[in-house]
Amino acid sequence: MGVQLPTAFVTRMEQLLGDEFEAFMAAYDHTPHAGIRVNTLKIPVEDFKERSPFELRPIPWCPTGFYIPHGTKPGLHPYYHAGLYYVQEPSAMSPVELLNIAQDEAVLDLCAAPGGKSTQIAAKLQGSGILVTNDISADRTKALAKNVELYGVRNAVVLNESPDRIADAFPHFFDKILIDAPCSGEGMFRKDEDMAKQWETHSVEKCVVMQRDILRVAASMLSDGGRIVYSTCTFAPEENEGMIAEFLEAHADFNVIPVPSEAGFGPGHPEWVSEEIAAAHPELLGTARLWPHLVEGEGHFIAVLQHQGGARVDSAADLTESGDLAPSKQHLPVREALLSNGQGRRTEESVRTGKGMSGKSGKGKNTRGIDSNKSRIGKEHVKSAARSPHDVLASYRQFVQEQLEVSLEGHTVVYGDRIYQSPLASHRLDGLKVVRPGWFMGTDKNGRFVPSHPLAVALRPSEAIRSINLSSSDAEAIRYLKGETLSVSVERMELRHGAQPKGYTLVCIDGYSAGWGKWQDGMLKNEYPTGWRWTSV
Ligand SMILES: C[S@@+](CC[C@H](N)C(=O)[O-])C[C@H]1O[C@@H](n2cnc3c(N)ncnc32)[C@H](O)[C@@H]1O
Repeated sequence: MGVQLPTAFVTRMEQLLGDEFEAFMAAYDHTPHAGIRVNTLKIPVEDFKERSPFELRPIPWCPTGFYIPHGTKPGLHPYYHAGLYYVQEPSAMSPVELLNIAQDEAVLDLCAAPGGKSTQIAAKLQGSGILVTNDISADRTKALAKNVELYGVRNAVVLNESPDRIADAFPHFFDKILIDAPCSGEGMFRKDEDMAKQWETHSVEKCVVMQRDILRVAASMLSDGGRIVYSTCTFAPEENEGMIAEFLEAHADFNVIPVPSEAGFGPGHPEWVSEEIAAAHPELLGTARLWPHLVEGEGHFIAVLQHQGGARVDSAADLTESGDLAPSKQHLPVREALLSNGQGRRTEESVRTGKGMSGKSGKGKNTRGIDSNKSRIGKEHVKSAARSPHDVLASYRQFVQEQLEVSLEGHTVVYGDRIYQSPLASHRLDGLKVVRPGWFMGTDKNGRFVPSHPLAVALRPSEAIRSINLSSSDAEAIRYLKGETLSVSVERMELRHGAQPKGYTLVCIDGYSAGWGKWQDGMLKNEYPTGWRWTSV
C-alpha cells in the first residue's frame, strides 16, 4: 500500500465495516481513477467523443463524465486551454447530477472553490438562470473565478463570503443549493496523501461544527419546494448521516430523496451514528456512500434534501404547540416579490455603476467597504475615477455593436473601468465581497474598450465578426497558447458582416474559442493573457 493511513482512522473503519474491511483496505493498493467532464457549454458530448485525444470510458453516474487511462495528462492538450473539459475526480461528479437542475433556475454553490462542481452546474444551466458561486477562502476564490472564466460561464456571480452574509442578501432565493462541505477528507486519502497527513488538524469535531452551521444557513436561502444536495468526501458518520439526522430534526419540512443505487452507490448507515438515530430516521438509508472498493472513484457521501413546498419551517422552534407554523415565520415567496419589483432575474439591460468590487452597505462606510479599497479591483476603481461610467459604457457599447453578434442578457455593470454582464442587478450584491459580479467583458482604457479574455473564451466563433482557426494538431496552436505572435495569411481569416481584416480577432482551436489576437497585415499579435499562458512545454 502506497498511502500511510492514520492508525485511528484504520481502527474506526475496521469497526464500522466488519466483513467488508478487507476489500476496503485492498482498494488502497489500486491507483486512483482519473476522469474528465466534457464542458457542454462549449461542445456537445457526442462531438467531443469524436475528436477526443484520449480514450474515453463512461462514468456511470455522470453522462458528461469519462474515465481516462492512467498516466494521461489532460492538462497538456490545447483542448484543456480552450475549456472543452474539466479534469475532475469521478466520484466528485455525482452531487451535481442529483441537484436535478432545470433551465432558468437560481442555483447556489456555497462551498465552491476551486469550482469543479460550479462548472458542472453552469453546464446544466446552459447560460440560463443564475449561478451564485461562493467560497469563504479569499485565496481559493482566485482559482474559482479563473475556472468559471476558462469554462466560458456567462451567468455566474462569484462571491467570497460567509454563508450568513449571503443569506441576509438572498433569503429563500435559490431553487437549488449545493453544499460540498469542508470535511475531514478521509475519502481522498488514496488520491491525496496530504489529506491523510493533515487528518488530525481537520478533525471530525471541527468539521462537524462548520457543517452544522453551513446547513442551517443554507436552508434559509432555499425557495419553497427547493432542493439541497449535501456532500462530503469523508467516511466519518458524524459528518454524514449524523449531520443529516440533526438537520431533519430541526427542519420537519424536508424529505430525504433516495439516491439511486444502480451505479453501485452504497446506502447510508444511520446505525453508525446510533441505534436511536437509525430507528428515528430510516430515510437516512436513502443517502448514499460511494466506496472505493465498490465504485471506480474515491470515497464520498451524498444526501438529497427536498423541501416539501408550501410554508417554510426553519427550525423545530418555529412550530407552535399545535404543530402549525408560527406566524412570524410564514415567508412570502421572497424571490417572486423581488422579481416583480424588477430587482431579481430579468433579461432587459439595466445599467448601474458599482463602487468597487466589494459593494457597499447602503449605510455609508463599513468594514467590508474599507477592505474593498485594498482589493485589486478597488484600486483600479480609484485609478479610473476620472472617467464617468457613461463614457466607459459608450466605448463598450460601440465594441459590442461593431465587433460582436451576440445577444447580451442581464445587467451591464461598471466597476471602475471594468465592465461586466451580470445576471443580477448590482444593488443585489451591495455589502457583499464580490469577486466577479458576472461575465467580465473588458476594460475601458482611456476611452478605448479592451475586450477581456473571459469574453473571448465564452464566445462561439459565429458571435465575433473576425475569427481565425488553428488546428490542435499543428504546433501553431501551442505557440498561440504560449503567447507567441503568429504569421497568419488573410485567406485564413473568417470575416462576417462585411468586417475588415484588421483588429480584434477571435482565435479558435479546432473551432472552439481560446482567446483574442489582433490581426494586421498578416501578423496575429497575441492577446493571450500572461497569467493564463501554457508554460509547461
Ligand atoms: C470540498 S471543498 C469544495 C470543492 C468544490 N466544491 C469543487 O468541486 O471544486 C470545500 C470548500 O469549502 C470552503 N469552505 C470552508 N468553510 C466554508 C464556509 N463556512 N462557507 C463557505 N465555504 C467554506 C473551503 O474553502 C473549500 O474550498
